[in-house]
Amino acid sequence: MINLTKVVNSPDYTEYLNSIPRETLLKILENSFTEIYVLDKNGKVVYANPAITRLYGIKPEDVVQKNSKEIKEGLWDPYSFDLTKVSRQAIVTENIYYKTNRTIICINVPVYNDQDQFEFMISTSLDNIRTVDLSYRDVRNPIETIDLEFSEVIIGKNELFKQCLNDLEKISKSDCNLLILGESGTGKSYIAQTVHNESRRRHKPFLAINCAAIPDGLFESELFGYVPGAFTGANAKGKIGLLKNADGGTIFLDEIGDLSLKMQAKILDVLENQRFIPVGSDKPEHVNIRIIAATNQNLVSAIKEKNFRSDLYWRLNTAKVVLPPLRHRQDDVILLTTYFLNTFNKRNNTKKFFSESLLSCFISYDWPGNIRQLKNAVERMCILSDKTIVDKKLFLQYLDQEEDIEEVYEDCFNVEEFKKRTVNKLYSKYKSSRIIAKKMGLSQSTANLLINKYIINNET
Ligand SMILES: Nc1ncnc2c1ncn2[C@@H]1O[C@H](COP(=O)(O)OP(=O)(O)OP(=O)(O)O)[C@@H](O)[C@H]1O
Repeated sequence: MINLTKVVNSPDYTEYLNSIPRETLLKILENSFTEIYVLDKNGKVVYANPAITRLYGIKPEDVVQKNSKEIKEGLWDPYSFDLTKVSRQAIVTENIYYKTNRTIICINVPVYNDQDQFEFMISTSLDNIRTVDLSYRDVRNPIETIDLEFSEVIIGKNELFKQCLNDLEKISKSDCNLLILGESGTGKSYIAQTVHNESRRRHKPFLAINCAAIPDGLFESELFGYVPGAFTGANAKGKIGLLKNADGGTIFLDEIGDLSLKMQAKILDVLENQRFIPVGSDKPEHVNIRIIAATNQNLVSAIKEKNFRSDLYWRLNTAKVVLPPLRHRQDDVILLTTYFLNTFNKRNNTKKFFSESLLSCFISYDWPGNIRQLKNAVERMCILSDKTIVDKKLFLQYLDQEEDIEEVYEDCFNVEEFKKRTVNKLYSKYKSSRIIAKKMGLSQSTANLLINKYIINNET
C-alpha cells in the first residue's frame, strides 16, 4: 500500500492547470496506453478510456453508468473498490482477468472532495508486465526494455527453441494465422500472447477461448454473440461476441483439437471469409481477425480418425510452430528456474537460493509437465523451504509425492526413469551405497534397495 498525502494546489499550480484546454486534457486521457477507470462513490463507472477495449474487448460507452461490481463479477479478481474506499490509501493489486487469463496490475486511488468525503476511485491499470519487465528489472536499463527483441521477451537459449523463436519473430511481423503445437505446459498460450504483443495488432485486443472447456452452444454464443431473443434465458439486448469485440486484434483458440466438427465448420468460415453469423441472426457480420490456434493433440491422427477437418487444418497451418518439450531443452532449465525464482522472490519479498545439488536434480529430471511443472516446482520449493538455500531434499520428497499420484496421471510422470538414471550415474561414479544415500538424501537401506532394483537385478 502507498500512503497518500493530500495535494494542496498552489495558486501557480492552479493557474497552470487552468491554462490547459479541456480538449487537450481529454486527448491525454483518451490516448493513454494505460487503462484509466473511474468509479463514483457507489461503484458506478464514471469514465473509462479506450484502453479497456484493448485489455478486455469492452467499449467505454457500454460500461459507463453501470455498476462495476456487476460488470466484473466472475470475470475479475480481486474486486478492490470497497477496500480502497475505506483505506484512504492507494492500493496496488495484481488482478486476473479470467476471459483472457491475463494478469493486470492496478493502482487504485481514492479521491476525496473538499469536505473530505470519498468522491471517486481512479484505477490505472497496466498489463503486459512481462515487457515492462519483472525478471530483468535489476540488470537492465528500463529504457532498453521498451524495444525488446522477440527472443528477449521469451526465456530460452536452447538451439531447438531458438529456431522456433526465429520463425515466430517472422510470423509475428506477418499477419498470417498460426498453429502452435506442443505438449501441455510447453508455453503455447504464452507464445500466442507474445506473437500478438509483437504484431501490428498489438494495440487491439487479444482474446483467448478454451475450446475444450466450453460446450458447443456456449462456445457459439461466446464467440459469435447473439441477437435479442435468440434463445430462452438470453440477455434481452443480445450480446456482442468475442470475435466482434476482438475486431482488428487476435483470437486465440486454445485446445482447438477438442473443438466439435460442427464448430470446426464455423471457424473455417471465419478463416476463409472473415465473417460470422451471430446466434439467432441470418445476417453475416464481417471482422478483421487473426487466428492463433494451439493444441497438444496430434491433429494428423485426428484427421485420419475423422475427428478433425483436414481443410481447417490446412487453413490454420499457414504457419506452424512445434514447441519442444522441456526435456529436449535441458540447457534452458537453469535459465527458466532462475527466472521463476526471481519472480517468486520479488512477489513474496524473499531472497531464496537453490543449492547446486538441487539445480543438478532439476537438470536431470524429465519435466513431463514441461515449463508449467517447473514453474510450480520452483514455487513449491520456495514456499516449503524454511532455509534461505533450498536443497534437493525437498525436490526428492516432491518427486515421491508425484509418484503417489502417478497412477492418476498414468505415464505422464517419469519419476521411475529419473530415479533409475540418477542411481546409475552415481553408482558408476562412487560404487558405494553410503555415498549414494548421502548424495540423494536417502537412508543407506533405501539406497541399497534402489541399487538392487536398478543395477544388480538388471545385470542378471
Ligand atoms: N518461455 C517462457 N518463459 C517464461 N515462462 C514461460 C515460458 N513458456 C511458458 N511459460 C510459463 O509456463 C506456464 C505454462 O505455459 P502455457 O500455459 O503457455 O503452456 P501451454 O502449452 O499453453 O499449456 P496447455 O497445453 O496445458 O494449455 C505458464 O505459467 C507460462 O507463463
